[in-house]
This record gives sequence, C-alpha cells and structure tokens, in this order.
Amino acid sequence: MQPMVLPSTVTDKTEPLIRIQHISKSYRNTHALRDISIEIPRGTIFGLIGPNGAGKTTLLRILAALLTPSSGQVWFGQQEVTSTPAIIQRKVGYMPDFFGVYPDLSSTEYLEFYAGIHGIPRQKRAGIVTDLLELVELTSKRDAMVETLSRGMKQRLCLARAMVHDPEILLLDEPASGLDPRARVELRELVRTLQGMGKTVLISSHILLELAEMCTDIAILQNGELVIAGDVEKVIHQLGGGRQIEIRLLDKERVEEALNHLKDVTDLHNLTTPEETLIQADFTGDDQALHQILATLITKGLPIVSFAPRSGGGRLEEVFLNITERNSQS
Ligand SMILES: Nc1ncnc2c1ncn2[C@@H]1O[C@H](COP(=O)(O)OP(=O)(O)OP(=O)(O)O)[C@@H](O)[C@H]1O
Repeated sequence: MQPMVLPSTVTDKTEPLIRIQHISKSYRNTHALRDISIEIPRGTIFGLIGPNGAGKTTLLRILAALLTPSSGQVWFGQQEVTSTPAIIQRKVGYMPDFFGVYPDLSSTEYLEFYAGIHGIPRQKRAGIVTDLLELVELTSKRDAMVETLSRGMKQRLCLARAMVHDPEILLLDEPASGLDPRARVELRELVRTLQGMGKTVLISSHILLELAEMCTDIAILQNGELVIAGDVEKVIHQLGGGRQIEIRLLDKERVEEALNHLKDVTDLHNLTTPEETLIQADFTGDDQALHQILATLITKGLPIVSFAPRSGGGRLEEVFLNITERNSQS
C-alpha cells in the first residue's frame, strides 16, 4: 500500500516529528488506548507517563510498527505510516521493557547480528558496533558474553541494539526499571547525549520522578486515555500546579524585609520560610514576572544567594498523583 502523503512537499522544521492522531487499540474486551492524539516535537525527550496498564507499551509498540492500531493514524512528518511498517522500522529504534533470553553471544557479536538484521553491509558493521559500544560505555565489555553483563549494562547494550541503523527516533520502554541509582544517572546522561546527537527520544515510565529531570515534554496516560500532554512546565501550569520558587538570602536578618516586598506580588502565594535564610513560595506567573521579582529584590539591595525554581521532580510527582487520583475517582 502507498503511504498517505500530505500535499505540501515543504518540510517545516518546526512541525512535530510525530503526530499521533485519534489512535485507539482494543484487545478483545480491553480498550488499551482510546482516541489518543499527541504531537511529539523534533529533538525532544518526551516522557510517556502512566500507572501500570495505562497503555504506554501499547502506544510504543504501535509507534514501532509492532502492533497495528484498531483505528487512528500516526504521521512521521508528512507521511502517514501505520500501514507502512518499513518506513517506521527505518526511522525508529525500539528498546522493549522485557529483553527475554540472550543468545550465546558476546556484546560485539550481539550488535553485529542486529546490524545484519537491519541490512547493514558486512564491511560497515564492525565500525558501527565499535562506535556504539563506545557511546554506551561498554567498550571494555566488547568480548564479554551478554549473559554475564549486569542489568544496567544489558540495558545499555539493548539501547545500542536499538541504534544500529542510526534511527531518528528512539522508543525506550521503561528503560530505568530495575536499575540502581548510579545506573539511572548514567542512563539519564546517555539520553541527554542522544538528544545532543539530534535524536528524538520517547521514554515510558510509571514513576514520574524517573523522567521529571530529563524530559522536556510529557504526556500522562491513564486507563488508555490521554490526561494531558505538553512541555513539562506547561503541563504543571495547566494542572494548576504552578511553579514553586526558592529564594535564599545570605543574611537571616534581611528575610523579614524580603518577605515584606514579596507578600504584595500578585503571582506569589503561600510564602513560607522552611529555613531561617530560605523563602519558599508558589508562583503562577511567567518568566517575565519572575525576572521582575528578582530585579526588584536586587534593587532593594537584598543579599540574594540563590533564586530558583524548586527542583521539578517533587512538584511534578505531586501533580501526577493528584491528576491520576482525580481521574480514577471520576
Ligand atoms: N496482548 C494483549 N492482550 C490483551 N490485553 C492486553 C495485551 N497487551 C496489553 N493488554 C492490556 O492493555 C492495557 C494496556 O497495557 P499496556 O501494557 O500497554 O500498559 P502499560 O502502561 O505499558 O503498563 P505497564 O506499566 O504495566 O507495562 C492493559 O489493561 C493490559 O492488560
């Protein structure tokens, strides 16, 4: 079947890389996905978040052309691709949440095997595999049998496997599950490196904190439905979360004075002082308003040591729990 192509032949750099339009998927009596529409901008680290059974794996498998949706369309740029798996498989690298049993191969042989599956000419395979092992920091394990690698190393090898054909998009299903904190940090750094290489990365997790720090955009799924999608700050804002800021002063004697200035700012609410030199507040304004607050405090000569949003993770987790709870009650 010929792929559906939009009439315009001009590629707009700002157009979303992937447009998921009204995708539904049913397995017998289960509606795993219901009318999902999401746009994934090029170059983002896009988090797909939802509790167990929300439909994340189903959506990723549809994007990887491993499942056909019951209805709806997926567009990669100007092309509708649900009926053309070959196009998807060229553009996408998929790392499943479950790796299964490994064959009796070394890391190098394993990647060379997958490079062969993707039709990469024999003479190019060794170079690609060497580069990938370096990228995922497994060069020292190039001759180790896959079975003998730690879980984190297997995870990174699987990521390298998903990249043998240099795909534009990486789909990582629960990549952080079962990893210790250090391996998670390494994974986060690797994902950022991939973004720096121009890749668009979709990552699923049921633990928001795992994604909060590395994602630029998120979509929250629950019971097969899309709760909300967009860039992280916008999502928090739309969910009524606002931002929280922390202002630290050098001198505790000046905290009262700072509070006096801040209490009249319309975008600031719930001012508290959790520590004697620290002021915390909810903030509902935009960046311009934030800049104005800082400028005013400095003009007043207040000794500001730091002025920053509270680390996003905790805030986002709160918003996520609120929204999924609210939805399950409705
Ligand atoms: N092959 C299948 N046959 C029948 N039902 C399925 C099948 N695969 C998934 N489902 C159901 O579809 C729904 C969505 O499952 P999916 O695996 O996509 O969710 P998920 O968000 O990835 O969950 P988890 O975090 O637990 O992996 C669940 O109710 C699941 O039981």
